[in-house]
Amino acid sequence: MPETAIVLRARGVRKTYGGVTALREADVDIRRGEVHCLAGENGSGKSTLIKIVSGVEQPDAGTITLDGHDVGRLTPTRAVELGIQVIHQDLSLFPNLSVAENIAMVARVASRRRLVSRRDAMALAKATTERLGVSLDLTERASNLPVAQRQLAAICRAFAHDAKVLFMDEPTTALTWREVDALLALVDTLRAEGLAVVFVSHKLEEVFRISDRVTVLRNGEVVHAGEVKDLDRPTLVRVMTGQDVTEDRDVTELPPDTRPVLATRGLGRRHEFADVSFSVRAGEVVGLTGLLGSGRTEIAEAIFGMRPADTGEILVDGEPVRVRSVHDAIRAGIAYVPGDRLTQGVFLGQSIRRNLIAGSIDRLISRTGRLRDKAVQRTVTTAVESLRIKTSDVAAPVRTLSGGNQQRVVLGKWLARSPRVLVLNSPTVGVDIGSKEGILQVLRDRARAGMGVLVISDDVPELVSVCHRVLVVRRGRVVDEIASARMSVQAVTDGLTG
Ligand SMILES: Nc1ncnc2c1ncn2[C@@H]1O[C@H](COP(=O)(O)OP(=O)(O)OP(=O)(O)O)[C@@H](O)[C@H]1O
Repeated sequence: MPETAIVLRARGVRKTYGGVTALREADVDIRRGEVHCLAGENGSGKSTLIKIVSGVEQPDAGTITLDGHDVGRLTPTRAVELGIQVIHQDLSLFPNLSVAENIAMVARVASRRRLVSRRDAMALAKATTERLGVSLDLTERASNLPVAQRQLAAICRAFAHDAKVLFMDEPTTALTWREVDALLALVDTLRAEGLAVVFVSHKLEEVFRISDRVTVLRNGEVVHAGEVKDLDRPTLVRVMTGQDVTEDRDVTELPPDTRPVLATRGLGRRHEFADVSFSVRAGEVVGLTGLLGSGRTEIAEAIFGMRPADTGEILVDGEPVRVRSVHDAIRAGIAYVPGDRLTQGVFLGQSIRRNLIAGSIDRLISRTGRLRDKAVQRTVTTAVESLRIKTSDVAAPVRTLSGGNQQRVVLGKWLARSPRVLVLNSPTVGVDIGSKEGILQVLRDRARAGMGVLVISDDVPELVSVCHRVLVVRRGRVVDEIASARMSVQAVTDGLTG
């Protein structure tokens, strides 16, 4: 491969945060016209690498070259000027401007022209979207677009500004299947246009479907770099985790007379879902699946009292319970691990310890109103060990953890309460494959100890691996139930997409 094919090169990049080495002497080569996956476990250094090459963080050592030239000290603005762009999850579009103005915006900053007329902005946006084969309403305000379209607009903006390398950190997390297809088609076009697209994903299907090459990080070190076609799934998993991870179904059948811990009867909420009746028995893991927008999350939120149902009833241990608020649900023994953990599940500025005990403070307080230190210690140690939260200091703020580790803190917070019923929304989104199996094992163990577990997810292999039964939600109704005997990846996929 000629040297000129390499557009971005990092050599010997090191970064430490306090005592934690996030990257050690990392070497990465990104080639023109390739889709490159950055893979690795949670906390392995992927986001840190992206922050460094996009000028958000300064490395402690190492060099970065773009088209063979040392970029020197990067700032975010300088990186954009050079053609290194990151499509952030918050997407950073200007909400009050139209899509066309947003697409033209960076180009305007870069060319240092003070003003661009609406007409010019529209012309540039139109040319860009047409060239990339993207259909967007260019006159719509950015804030009115669904997240998937905002993402497409942000990519068009990067392209309009002559990006050479485009980074995306887990870009498909909040997208429906169809939207994922649209995004991947666009990535294909960008590759054909000669851009380098670098993305982080924990979904192996995506890695194999779209990437040409992969760089794998483990504990801040590059442990593998090469062509994706030379790898099969088990090999990639082994390179990422350093061990063999099975993704097989592991479910213990329950005695037929096991009683339900949770049941819903005719649960409904206007315009969202209707006539939802199902049960979860003690020791059972039940999956609730459906596409984004099917009503799956609304049902979970109603059970947890966040947005209470307006018809039907909820029973815990056979007794009807009134769930009008989160407080009611918690009192009834229901816990909920939300999908949107960063806004609903965790206090980023607070310590790991505080977050882990936040859901069970009432149980950790002595009669005199003081925290029982030993009980706190026990709760925190159990959570950190059983969930393998990667930290050297539980007094550090959750903000300092990698994304996947932050998610485990939320799970730990609710497990500490030992609820009767645990409802989890997309529990392993953003979690690496080794730890994902770890989390599923925690769910199995808790179920075997008698807890009822309801998992809302569209991760088919995960559902098959852990669930006794899977319920399929479509347009706000439970339309199918896949029982244990019928459970397979194909059956759940058919249910989900059918
Ligand atoms: N601001 C910070 N302060 C302290 N430690 C940090 C900070 N940012 C990252 N780290 C640490 O650096 C390491 C690498 O984190 P990074 O976010 O790069 O991982 P990642 O591979 O992107 O993980 P994930 O898949 O979970 O998103 C982790 O151990 C993390 O705790």
